[in-house]
Amino acid sequence: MEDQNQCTTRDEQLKNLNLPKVLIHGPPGFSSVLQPPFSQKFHILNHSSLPLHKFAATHAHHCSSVAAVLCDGGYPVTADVLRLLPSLRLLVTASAGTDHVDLEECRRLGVRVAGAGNMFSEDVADLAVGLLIDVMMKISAANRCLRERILLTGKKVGIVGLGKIGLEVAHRLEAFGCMISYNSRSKKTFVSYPFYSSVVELATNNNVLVLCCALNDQTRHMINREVMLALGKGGIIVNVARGALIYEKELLRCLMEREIGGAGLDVFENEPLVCEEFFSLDNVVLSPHAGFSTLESHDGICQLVGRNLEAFFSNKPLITPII
Ligand SMILES: O=CC(=O)O
Repeated sequence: MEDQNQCTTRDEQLKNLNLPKVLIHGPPGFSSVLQPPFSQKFHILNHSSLPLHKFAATHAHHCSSVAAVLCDGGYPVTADVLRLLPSLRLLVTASAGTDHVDLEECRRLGVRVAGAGNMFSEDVADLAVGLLIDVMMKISAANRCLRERILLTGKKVGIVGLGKIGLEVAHRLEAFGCMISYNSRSKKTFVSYPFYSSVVELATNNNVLVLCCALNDQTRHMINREVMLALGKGGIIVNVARGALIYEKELLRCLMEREIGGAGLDVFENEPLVCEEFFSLDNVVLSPHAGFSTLESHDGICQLVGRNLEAFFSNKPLITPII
């Protein structure tokens, strides 16, 4: 386990010992998300690229006093991980999605959780629209001249998950003259877009599906063959949420057999691996889970994770609480 704040003097070491211990749980380089002045207020521990349980075996003294974890999406915080950290009181994830966190177990243990809130919503919505235009206009497929005149105007777009990102996508596509409808857990009273309680019906009545919802037991593989066939041969699927919302094998089959028109994918079922069969298809546009990787989002999340940690350890309300 690396001690991130390299203390040179005994005074610094003593000061560090009194600071709340924050364990970084993310990819190499992720610890830079916690920047001064926030990083100076915590005793930051980094378990590097080795699995947490291996470090816990040799660094039990550190693990036993970790008060907060700062994690990244895709770095699971399971019941097993939580068991390694008996003093944990706060988990801050630098992601909007929380499917990598066992929220039930956090609730049971009384561990508070904060996330990225709406930090990435606009960027992710921009990417969704960008992918859609790219798939439709075949820009990445490098068609020198457009073989057909495909315009967004008049297209019917079904949004799956009308949270902040879904709404941002809807607003952008309305400006292109698209007709919006949606599916989500419940009908929203604050919009007049038609609501479909079934995704198959949403697909039947639209040319495009844009996936913006959370991944959970109810939504895993919700976009299956039935939904794809209902969307039909000209239909396009854009996914900026989580790869496992789509039954990826079926998506590949439908794309290969031209059962749907195309897909714009920022996320994949087995990230960071991307199924190589996608690479040879000209009706798909791929991007590497990049919806939130603008400079503005990066600066924003650096501030936000620090502010959440600071708020918690000053007994103030979390800025972007999840639980
Ligand atoms: O995918 C990115 C996020 O959940 O923030």
